[in-house]
Amino acid sequence: MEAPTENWDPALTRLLTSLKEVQSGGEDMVFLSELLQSKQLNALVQVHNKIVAKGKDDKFYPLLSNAMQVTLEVLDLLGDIVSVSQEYQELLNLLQKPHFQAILCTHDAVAQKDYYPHLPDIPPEADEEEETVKIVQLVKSDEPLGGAQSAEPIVGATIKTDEDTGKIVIARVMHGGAADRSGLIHAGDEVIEVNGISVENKTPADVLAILQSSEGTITFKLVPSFGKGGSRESKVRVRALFNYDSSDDPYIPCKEAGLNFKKGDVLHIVSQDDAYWWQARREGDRVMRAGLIPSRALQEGRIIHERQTDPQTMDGKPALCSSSTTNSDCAPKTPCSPTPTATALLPCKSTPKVKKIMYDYRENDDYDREMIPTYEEVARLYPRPGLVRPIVLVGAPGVGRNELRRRLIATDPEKYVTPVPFTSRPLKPSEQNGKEYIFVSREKMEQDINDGKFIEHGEYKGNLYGTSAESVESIINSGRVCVISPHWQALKMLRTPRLRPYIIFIKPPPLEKLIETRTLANARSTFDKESSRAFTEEEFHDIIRSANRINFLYGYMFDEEIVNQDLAGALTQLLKASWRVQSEPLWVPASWVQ
Ligand SMILES: Nc1ncnc2c1ncn2[C@@H]1O[C@H](COP(=O)(O)OP(=O)(O)OP(=O)(O)O)[C@@H](O)[C@H]1O
Repeated sequence: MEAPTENWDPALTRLLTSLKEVQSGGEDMVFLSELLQSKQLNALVQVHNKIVAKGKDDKFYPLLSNAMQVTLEVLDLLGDIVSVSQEYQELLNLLQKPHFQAILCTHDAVAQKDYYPHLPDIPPEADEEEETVKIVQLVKSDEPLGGAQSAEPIVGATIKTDEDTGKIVIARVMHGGAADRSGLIHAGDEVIEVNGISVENKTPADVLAILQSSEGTITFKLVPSFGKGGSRESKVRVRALFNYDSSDDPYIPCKEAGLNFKKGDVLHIVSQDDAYWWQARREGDRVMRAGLIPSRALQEGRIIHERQTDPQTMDGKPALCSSSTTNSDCAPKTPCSPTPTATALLPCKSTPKVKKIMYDYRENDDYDREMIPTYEEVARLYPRPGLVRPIVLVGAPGVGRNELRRRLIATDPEKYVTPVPFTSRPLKPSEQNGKEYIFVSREKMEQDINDGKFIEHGEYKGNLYGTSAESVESIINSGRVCVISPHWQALKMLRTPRLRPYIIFIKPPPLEKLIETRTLANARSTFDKESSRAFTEEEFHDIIRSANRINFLYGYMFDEEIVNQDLAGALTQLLKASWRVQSEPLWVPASWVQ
């Protein structure tokens, strides 16, 4: 490939240089690289730069925006003159030429900035007495036909029998479907005929049969419902906090119109017109037609109902219709369905052994009983200079968070930094304040804890230890990547618009692999602070149980999960995640972006 020439636009050259640093991307990268080096693009950029530079001199502003009107007035005046000189005659001919007039019309359109599309006029009020009928032709799409009592699989709309009139009406128009794209079919329209066949006294199933047997173009005769026109697409994006499978949902108005999704999927909510059934597309899907999903209100109602009717608890907490956790003692035994009859989570055995761990402070997850996981509104956070998101590694005690944190920092200690913890214990002669710990008095530390200045804190052998939010912030402000591996109870304090953390759940591998890898590596148990020894079998079970519990309670906060089976593999994944956080736009709670 040719190297850019000397006169190449500097912005293009910069883009090209940074593109060369990107390792992945495959064909897309090659395409982008060729495009950035093409002479045509460079020429266009040069033209653009010149126009922008000239525009600054005010040379390109129109003197008038009604040149054509002035021309017509001049022609009018000239037409009244009986004897005209040769110059007048020439001007008359020139002004009458259609090409000249077209140029003037174009000039005026540009001067008036009249190049935006015009919206169609609002239709006049229909005469109540007079029945207006519209004929709409749609080409039958090649989407598979379903057996539902609706027209949805064919034209992107559902039909129903109107309870009051007994007539067949359009119940819902799916955003992005054929009916919606036509702009001619709206919810509430009454269907009179389909392909010339009257639908009077027919059921939605009969109408569907007519549609199924039709080939090519389908013609609808409809009585429009004025005032119920199509609504604009909303821009709301949400992250789903539960799994949804419409085939398990007996209440969905049309199963074929349902959109299935998994916990963590980002959904574009295109319509919230219906209180119970929203229309959505999965972000990144190429399918234009939206699908039906339960609204937030409906899903919340289902979860509350489920908790009340089946108060199976996990450590005393009401059951949640939540994430499906594989290899989990806490996972539902059947796929979690959002119906009131859904199988609730089985009780999870509480961790039997209470270990004295450094940052274990009062349990605060009562708060999470109130959390009803439905949807979280999200927006894209674009990477930009000065925005360095901290990387937070959470997981079960003993799973290897600290080991991974240490290894990540070792790859580039200038870039990755962990905050120095505070302690109230006295400074030892061999120690230096600010190196291993920042030493403060117990009173000061207690005051700061009460003021909410610590993201985590705990007591060990009568002394307080903790990490302050300010230490995390000062690393962020220094432009380095803050890496922390706090106790999972710190997540609530950390996940704020101020810190904008990228939270990675460090997951244990299946039990046999956990035992195998840790035994092989002669791993040291973190359950015993007093002596260095191997993990016991019970402790391995605890790690798995604890991981399931954390995932169950806080899974909705995780940006990513990494299974820590083989340390080298987990570190590679961690480095990739770190790269993504710094270079890619990522979905975050919408409040972080506003
Ligand atoms: N993938 C792995 N394979 C083998 N050994 C591992 C692996 N990950 C961690 N270990 C070892 O397991 C032990 C515990 O790891 P680590 O101290 O990082 O746990 P932790 O999650 O930080 O626990 P705690 O919060 O209780 O301190 C260490 O000896 C570590 O070297």
